[in-house]
Amino acid sequence: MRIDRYIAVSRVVDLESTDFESAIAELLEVCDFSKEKGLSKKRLLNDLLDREKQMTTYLGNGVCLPHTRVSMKRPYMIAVGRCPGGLDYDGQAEYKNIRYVFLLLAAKNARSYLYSLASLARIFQDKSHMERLNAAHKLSDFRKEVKLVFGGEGDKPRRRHNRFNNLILREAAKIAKGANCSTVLVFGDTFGGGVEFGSKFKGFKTVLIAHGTSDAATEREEIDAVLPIRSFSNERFSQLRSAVLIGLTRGVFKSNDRLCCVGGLRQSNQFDSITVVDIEREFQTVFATKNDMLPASVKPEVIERVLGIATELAVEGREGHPVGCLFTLGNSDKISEYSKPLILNPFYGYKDEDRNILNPFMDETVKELSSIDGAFIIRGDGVLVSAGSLLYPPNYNHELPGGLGSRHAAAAAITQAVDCLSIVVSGSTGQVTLFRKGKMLPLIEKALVRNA
Ligand SMILES: Nc1ncnc2c1ncn2[C@@H]1O[C@H](COP(=O)(O)OP(=O)(O)OP(=O)(O)O)[C@@H](O)[C@H]1O
Repeated sequence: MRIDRYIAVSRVVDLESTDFESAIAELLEVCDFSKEKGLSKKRLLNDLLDREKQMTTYLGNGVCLPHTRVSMKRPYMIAVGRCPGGLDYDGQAEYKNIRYVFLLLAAKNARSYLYSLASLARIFQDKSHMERLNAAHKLSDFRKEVKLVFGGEGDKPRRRHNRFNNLILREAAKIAKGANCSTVLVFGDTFGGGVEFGSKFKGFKTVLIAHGTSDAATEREEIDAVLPIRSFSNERFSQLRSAVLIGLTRGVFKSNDRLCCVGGLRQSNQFDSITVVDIEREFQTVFATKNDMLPASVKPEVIERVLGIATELAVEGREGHPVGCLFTLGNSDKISEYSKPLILNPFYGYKDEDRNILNPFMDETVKELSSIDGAFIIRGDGVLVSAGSLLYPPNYNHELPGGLGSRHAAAAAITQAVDCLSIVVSGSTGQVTLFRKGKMLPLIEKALVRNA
């Protein structure tokens, strides 16, 4: 979804308000609802403040993203305010860190609402994008930068490649041809300002893996697909595995594809490696096709999201301590037959949209709940059904490597009993493992994570 199309320059302003409530009122003031019938700005303000009371919309990195649904004809409207001195709200310290308020209004029938929230959040999580916004002092420059960053211009390189990068790209094209690869996979995060490879990979499917890429990047001619992976372990092969898994679930790759992957350290501006991956050999057959990998009810973006949260939990832990957790994805009704609650369900009673794992504001809640015993049960469309559930699938006869205990055994067994996926973060090693049909696929290897 091209979110930048809904950002009008006239709605990008410098806020005069110093408190959150007045800041939102000021942003609503620049929104023109003259063509919308019966829309009351006062009611909208109250809706937005009610939501804020339930859960903060502060996303970190100085960005606040208040959002709500509105009865309006246009699908989205976005207003942006700068407030370099932060905002006061209810004495809460974190609001003092707010530098930008992005107000997102979505029509009641806008079906991609959660994706829009997620794509905005993805841009804000990328420090290089935030640096660009921070560097624009004059309002006119800031307006330009906002349009550029959200319009995908932020993904274009600001400096030309050096000779070594060009050499690697040329060699990658040769290797891809010689090794009969169908696809070239480029780690775009190697470059702070985006990556350019012109026509070097003509004749191959070209896929960009990038962390904070705007959806507009997909419209670049030389790129066939973008895998917007939100977080990685620092270990190269783990990154690659996660990327290939996501490409498979999205149908970007096929099981018989051979990939030529070009990578480098994140933000190093230097490519340094070329790896050829034979999907069938790297992934066991059970994981190698989209249909095998993906239970019918599970959306690829839900796996991506859970994988992102699992990776962050594995790498960062929680408040300095390692945490382990177990997520099941898909067929939640059937899974509920093999589970029982260990605690009162924390998601009970919330609207589906507010407890959907695709909603970026769910991240903190899920991470906070990861330290309790039991599993998260997630519907295929991303709705969090429960946390703290004990799984008791019928058959525990799995051959798992030594050291893996009851959490991993339950994760393996549930995927054999029910058409679902499970993802485990090991509390003791930090390994992230995906289970499907009783088989396991380590995505982030142990020890490497804890050293990262
Ligand atoms: N059947 C189950 N359903 C849900 N959660 C479970 C189940 N069995 C164990 N767990 C969770 O896993 C936690 C760790 O259990 P255990 O150490 O036996 O597993 P493990 O596979 O070795 O995992 P880790 O590598 O995280 O230690 C338990 O405290 C519990 O929260």
